[in-house]
Amino acid sequence: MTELLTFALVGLGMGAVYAGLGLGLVVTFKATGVINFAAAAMGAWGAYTYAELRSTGDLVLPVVFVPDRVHLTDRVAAAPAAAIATAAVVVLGLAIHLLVFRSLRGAPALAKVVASAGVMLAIQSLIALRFGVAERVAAPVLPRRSIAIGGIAVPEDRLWLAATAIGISVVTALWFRHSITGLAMRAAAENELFVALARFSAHRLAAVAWALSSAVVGVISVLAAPVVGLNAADNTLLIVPALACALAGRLTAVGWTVAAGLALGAVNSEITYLSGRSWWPSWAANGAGYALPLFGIVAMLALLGKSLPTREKLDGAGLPAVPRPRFKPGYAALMSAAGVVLLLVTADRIRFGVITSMIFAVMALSFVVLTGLLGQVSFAQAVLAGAAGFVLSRLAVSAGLGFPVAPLLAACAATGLGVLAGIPALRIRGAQLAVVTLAAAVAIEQLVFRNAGLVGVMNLVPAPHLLGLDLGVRSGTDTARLPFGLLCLAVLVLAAAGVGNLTRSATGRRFLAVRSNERASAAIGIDVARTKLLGIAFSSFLAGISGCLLGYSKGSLSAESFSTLLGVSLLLFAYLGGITSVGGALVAGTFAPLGIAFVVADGIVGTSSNGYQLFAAVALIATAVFNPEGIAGKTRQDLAALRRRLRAGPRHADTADAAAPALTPKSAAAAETPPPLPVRGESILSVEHLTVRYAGVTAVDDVSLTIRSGQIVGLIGANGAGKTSFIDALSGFTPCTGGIVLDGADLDAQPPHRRARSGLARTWQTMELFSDLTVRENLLLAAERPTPVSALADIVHPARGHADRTSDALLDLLGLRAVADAHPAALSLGRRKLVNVARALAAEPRMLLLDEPASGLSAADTRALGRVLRTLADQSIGILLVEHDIAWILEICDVVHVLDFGRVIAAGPPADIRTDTAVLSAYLGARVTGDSPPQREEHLR
Ligand SMILES: Nc1ncnc2c1ncn2[C@@H]1O[C@H](COP(=O)(O)OP(=O)(O)OP(=O)(O)O)[C@@H](O)[C@H]1O
Repeated sequence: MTELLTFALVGLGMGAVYAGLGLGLVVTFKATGVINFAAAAMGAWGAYTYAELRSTGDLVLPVVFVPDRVHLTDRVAAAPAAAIATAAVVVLGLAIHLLVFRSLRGAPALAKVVASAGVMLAIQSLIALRFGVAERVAAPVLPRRSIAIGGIAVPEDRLWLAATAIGISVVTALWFRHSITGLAMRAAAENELFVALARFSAHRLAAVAWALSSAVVGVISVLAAPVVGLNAADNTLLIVPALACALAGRLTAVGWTVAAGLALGAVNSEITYLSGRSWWPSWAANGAGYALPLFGIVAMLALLGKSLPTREKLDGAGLPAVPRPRFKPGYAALMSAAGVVLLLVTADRIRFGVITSMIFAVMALSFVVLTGLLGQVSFAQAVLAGAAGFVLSRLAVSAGLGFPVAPLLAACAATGLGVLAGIPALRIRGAQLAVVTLAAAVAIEQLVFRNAGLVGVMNLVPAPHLLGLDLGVRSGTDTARLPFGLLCLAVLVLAAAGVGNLTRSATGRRFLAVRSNERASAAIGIDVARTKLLGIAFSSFLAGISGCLLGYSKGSLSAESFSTLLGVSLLLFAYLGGITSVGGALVAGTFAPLGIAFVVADGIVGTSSNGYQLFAAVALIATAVFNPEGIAGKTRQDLAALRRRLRAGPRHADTADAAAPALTPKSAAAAETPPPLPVRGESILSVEHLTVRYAGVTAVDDVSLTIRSGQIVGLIGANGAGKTSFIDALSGFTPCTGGIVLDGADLDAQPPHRRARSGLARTWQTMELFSDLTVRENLLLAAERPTPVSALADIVHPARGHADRTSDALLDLLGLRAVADAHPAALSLGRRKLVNVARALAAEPRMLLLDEPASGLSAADTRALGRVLRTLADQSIGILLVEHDIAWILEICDVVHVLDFGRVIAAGPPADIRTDTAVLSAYLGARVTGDSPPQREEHLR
């Protein structure tokens, strides 16, 4: 018991570090919305600066070429050294704000995550360059005597550290709550405009937040340097437990963050103690402490996360557009031939660089699928590659399996692992997903890859042989044999062709739809969870394949082959190259660690891997700030601009809207030609006692109605009456009580995508079109019904079919043919409304729920839309129409329901509604219009 208590108290030292770093994260996030992945690296810079001041009296500067250190005095005492080191961290934090995040204020989440991870790698490389890679010890700052507490001897510095963390948290919490700047900072994170109106400069507030968080991080890192030790990579990865603590405080609560930090430190220390016991499982002897933050983070985020984002949280990943050019066999043959020539004309180190680039290009393709197409951020792809590598070694050495069975099985194992790990991550999005995958990478690296009991010490990967042919990478003095190079090239060509096909296919469109808007995807019948898992499976397979090739290229594997920081840098390189395109993956491979660009740079200027990583990290930050489409994207844009100039005939999608005819009576009339014989009058949708409650508000109150085939049913009511909530409840986007039956089937327990597939289609008041896809593709998505088999076939050959015909017919019906290839953003509001309707129709629904489809349409277009809706209803579907244009509703609907504060106050044919006194007084009551009853009746005509 005494020992348990001793270890818990000793653990408070590390706990204070987690708490202090977590606090720094909270302060930056609260004020700027940035998750600062570089916080621990910044702290490490402070700790190294302190150690150097104490040992040599030199102040090391974070610059590379100019004088890199200033000699202050021969011996700097503890207090001034700690103060100077903390100030250095503050300066670093301000520089990061000014140079990076100030420009990224309005940028999408992914750009901020990537930039923040780039800063983390840049500082880590800078530390290695400036201070060396050897582990160091820092001279003590705090007293290190042991003091006795209730008979337990505890090092005094641990208690001081815990007290410092608690003290800082109290001051910070008070400052946020009571100071004007603190209040303004919290407000700025939510709405910069209001804060600007209150005459606060958002920039200055952000700068204060960065200075404050850097000071917190600096103080705790410097004070704890002798306890933590100095190792650039390990110190940088302290960000993971710090993130776990910050998430325990939901990135905003100072007190919870510090409490979680101290608790985590104590528990980790207990684990260290207990893992020495005989009963502790040997496989968990190392790294169990690293798994703890991961479990905490995943559990917390999965519990708090939602399977679909809410109405208010609709920001997409903000990724650049995905180019989806036609497959050009000539271009593919040329690129493959260039690869062969490159392998033929190079040898040894240079050829090995080319081969490494090819392997990392396959890895970058896995990012193109996962992040570029699907919008999911992951720092754990290197871990999947590693898993495949280690499995390959086992399969080849222990099971004696050969090529290509062993690598294919190993890649399948990585796929299984990726999908398994992806399941809890389904409810986690954006920057939080980056946090989880980083934590997972650290946990798996420590718990599995560094665990000799699990993966062995020497993981040999024997050379691949096929039909008696040696495809191995080396033989004798030849360290980069041509056959292995050709093997890697063949794999890269197949992978690139597969990913290229995917981008053009129905499956690729689904990925893009999920990336663009998960709610709208579910509303057209896309199973968002399954689509994400499919994308995770594809990308994990590619990561696994690249891991196997890496294994073959190295001959034996260790944990260092697939470190977490390598995983981070691979995502950054993929982003740098261009994360949304196959071309980007090739560029990423070219610049990847130990790839051809590195080998060439090394040959010319003799760069170190840390110097190269620093250079790459800086290039990446510049990419995130200035050119989010990456090198490939920028090159593509420049080439396209050049081609346009040469042809001298600029044609932009945004001109399409102006050129397009409006929804003319003619096009609507065309749709009126012979409707198929309807089965009229049977009930399609039956709603019983439907009630929707939000916290404190009953938005829909005990509503029952029936909609029959051939009927257009109107739903009207003042703003906030509950109309959208009613549609949200019917389509499964908001929880409700009551019964919903569609075509005799109970929908109550069905998720949104199943309701859509059962024949319930909806439009959105806010439209929620897929901005990354063209108008035609928006429609195609809703019309397509892919299966797992067709998803696999899409990799080989993207098919066309029934969906194209349905979409074309709808484009004609709604007069959208001229804008079919434009993106929604290039269209007028009215036309986007029509696309919204067309997309709902593309699913060939039995029941159509339309939320304000006519707002933004001209009077003529509104009338024409009415005729289209009548035609559709006549084809035996049911339509529920929510609109504020009452005259129009009364003109085209068969039955109208009127909502007031969530309750139906009148229902019946338009003629009855026009004269209903309850409607007249509640809907157009004197309190609103001041009209006399006859005048109010006039409003309804
Ligand atoms: N997610 C939510 N959380 C809490 N209250 C909500 C939420 N969504 C809607 N409400 C409230 O429920 C009520 C009904 O809102 P709803 O948007 O359904 O009305 P509406 O009739 O569609 O309004 P409008 O015509 O302006 O679109 C309003 O009081 C609204 O503030």
